[in-house]
Amino acid sequence: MIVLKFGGTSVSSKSNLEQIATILSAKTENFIVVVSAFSGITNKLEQIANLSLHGNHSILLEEFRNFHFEFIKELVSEFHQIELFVEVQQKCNQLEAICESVGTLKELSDRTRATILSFGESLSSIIVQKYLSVNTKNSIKVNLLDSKKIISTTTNESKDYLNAHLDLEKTTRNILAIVGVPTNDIQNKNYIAAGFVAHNQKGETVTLGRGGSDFSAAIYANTIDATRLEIWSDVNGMQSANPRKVQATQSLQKLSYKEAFEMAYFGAKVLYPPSILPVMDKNIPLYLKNTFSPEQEGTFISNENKLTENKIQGICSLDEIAIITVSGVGLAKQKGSARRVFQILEEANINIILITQSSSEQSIGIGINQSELQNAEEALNSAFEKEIKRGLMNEVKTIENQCIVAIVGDNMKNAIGLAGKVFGAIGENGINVTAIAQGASERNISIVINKKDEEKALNVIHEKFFASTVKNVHVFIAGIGNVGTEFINILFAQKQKLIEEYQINLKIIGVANSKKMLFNHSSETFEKVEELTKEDVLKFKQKKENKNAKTYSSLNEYFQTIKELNLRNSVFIDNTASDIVSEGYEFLIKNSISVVTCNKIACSSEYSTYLKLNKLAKDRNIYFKYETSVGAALPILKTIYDLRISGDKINQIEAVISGSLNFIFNNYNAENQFADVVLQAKEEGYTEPNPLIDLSGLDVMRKILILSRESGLNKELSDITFNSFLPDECTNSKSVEELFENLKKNENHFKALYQNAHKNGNKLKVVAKMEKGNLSVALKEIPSNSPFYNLEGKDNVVAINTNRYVDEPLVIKGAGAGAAVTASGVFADLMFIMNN
Ligand SMILES: Nc1ncnc2c1ncn2[C@@H]1O[C@H](COP(=O)(O)OP(=O)(O)O)[C@@H](O)[C@H]1O
Ligand SMILES: N[C@@H](CC(=O)OP(=O)(O)O)C(=O)O
Repeated sequence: MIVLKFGGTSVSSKSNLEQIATILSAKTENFIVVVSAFSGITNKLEQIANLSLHGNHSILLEEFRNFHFEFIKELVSEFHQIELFVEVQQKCNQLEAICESVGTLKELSDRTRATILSFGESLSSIIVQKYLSVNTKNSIKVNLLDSKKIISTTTNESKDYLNAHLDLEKTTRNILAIVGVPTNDIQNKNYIAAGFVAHNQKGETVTLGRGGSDFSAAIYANTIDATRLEIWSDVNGMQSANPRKVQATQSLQKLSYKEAFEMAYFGAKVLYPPSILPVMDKNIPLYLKNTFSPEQEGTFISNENKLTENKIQGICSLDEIAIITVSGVGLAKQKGSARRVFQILEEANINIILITQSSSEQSIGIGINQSELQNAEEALNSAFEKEIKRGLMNEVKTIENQCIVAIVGDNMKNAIGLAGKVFGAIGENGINVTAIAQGASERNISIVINKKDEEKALNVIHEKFFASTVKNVHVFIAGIGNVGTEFINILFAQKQKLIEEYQINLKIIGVANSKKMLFNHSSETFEKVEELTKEDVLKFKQKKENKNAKTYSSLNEYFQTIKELNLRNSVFIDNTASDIVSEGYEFLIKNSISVVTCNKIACSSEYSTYLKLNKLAKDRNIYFKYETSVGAALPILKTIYDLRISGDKINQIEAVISGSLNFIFNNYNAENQFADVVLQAKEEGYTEPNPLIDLSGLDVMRKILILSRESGLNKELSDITFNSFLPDECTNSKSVEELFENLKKNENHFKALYQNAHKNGNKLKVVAKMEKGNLSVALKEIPSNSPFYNLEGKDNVVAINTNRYVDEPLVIKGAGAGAAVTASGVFADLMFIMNN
């Protein structure tokens, strides 16, 4: 004989019941089918009970009655409806009478509550029994077992009505008296039973705890020595994590009883934890199956362990947790104090979920349900009153709004580095750990964190351990000008390939320009934010109407929103040249959001800022990447890093590192106008938005400063020797328009510069130099024998002399400006972060 249990989600519509009838009719063994109340009904009964205290239950009770009436009408013909209507009406009358007396007495005991809750299963079992026997497709005769009378519990204390303790011996006698010793010979000896409900020694109605129908089914399976227990719900068995909280979970094909217990205990709602013991006791195979996809394998649970190679089977979580800490020297000195703590909590009927204790025993951290916090606190403080007064113990400390994330797997034992990987993953995402506990079995590592980080933690850990899981990366962009648009083009062009080949899904979550920010959110509160499409971003760039495009009062609003969204693997991309944007890096990095930038300002401001940002990122195990701040996508900073990390020393750098100035001086021939060439460079995206930044030498100075800092020097902009090649009038231009006017006015100055160089057979280049610890930038005449002479177009060249590269420098050369190459470098930095 086998036992099957169908949960609330499985029994709640006609098509679902048809599906159940098909599943049952395919069974070749006799069975007991256990059913839960229809979906949501037990919650409704909880509400009815609460409202009855104030006499306000009538509307919900009416809804309860109507729901069952309507469902019956849908399920069976008029002929069979009458009988069921009478049942429902009678039960509703009883329920009403109970509620009325609760209202009159203004007292709602657990005893009464248990009786109220039991009505859901009482009705569903009768209705499903009828449906199974009269439906025309797969008519199945099932005899009703009265679980309230059959399942006995030892409940005798008032507190046990809602979570009664099983009396297995008595229950076995009760069931065998009805079912007899089961054999497969007796055809059509099939049964249906209500889950969740039972009776106590006084014959009163009790329940087996929320989710307790699974337990009822396991009890039936144990008592009749079932050949298997099948628990049917709306998922393909136990998943690697809660599918409502984690994306792309995987079905776990096999679990040991112990693993299944740990997962259930730590929140995998698909299985009620006490259900494991009755089947484990008799080694009855347990299957978790999906009513809506019966062909799927689901999960097989047995006593074998190490069923898979996976070190981790799943990741679960329990929310609404509080941590209570008992501490003081008395705890270490006095024998049995720890035991006393647990005893006090037990006497206060508080369920301890997790314990952490330091080896000194001076403090014990206990995880409990938040709803029990006040009771626990009062019980401990009053029990230890004397010790607290004498200074032997401290008042208990509490931390609310926590959750427990548990990583479960039999094979975790001896798996080196596993805990490190878990803590690395959550640490990189800025999730603070309140407490840690590891069971002696090493089947479980439990981490207590703030409840607000629950989903983030579950997802990052899941992505870390389940290789085929696509890792979501949440990208926030500032700037959608030339570089920004190219970046978006690259990202969307590569998106699918990255998902398929690298299991990385780059999602643009936010974009901001100098006035507005855009997130794809459906509610005002930003509670649910979806990724932005390419179309969304491009429309935003074109300033087209979008209700979600919000004018911000300051860019801090954008940064704050990024922080509050609290998404895992968040990366901020700065594609601007704005100081306002770079001022936000510190805030972002402090909140564990990696930053990728082509903006030079932060790294070329005070040395202390440069150092601080790098250190903050390092301390948080996240990234601050700015390769494109010098030479666009050329691997210059990376090369300097590689040289230094391998023990080399950078002695000298000579570089032409302004793609824009190189373009300008390569294209200016004194026959054309200097101002026109600058304009062309601007239009082709080689200059900064304000070309004065390039022409004034500031851009080159910033770059050589960054190179010097990366080489290990502690320099400031003011340390750089620079002879401007611009007339003062141009340097003092107040706007881009004025600059162009002044460039035109001073054409003769530029002509003279060019002609002098040309006369000597030289070319003009702005050269930056780091030599003997000094930095300089100057417009130089470059003779034809110099390696810099043939530097074409907007190319950059950087020549590095080191202890190893003495006679001939290491030379890096290539396009050093332009939106496309810069955006590709920014993208490469983003990928570097993802791959690390
Ligand atoms: N690790 C997990 N694996 C599968 N389901 C889970 C897990 N964690 C939480 N769940 C939730 O458990 C639900 C099934 O349990 P439940 O709602 O009690 O079903 P039923 O009403 O059929 O008993 C699933 O819909 C799923 O959202
Ligand atoms: N109806 C009860 C018992 C139960 O187990 O339900 P379900 O199988 O739908 O989780 C509850 O909601 O707690």
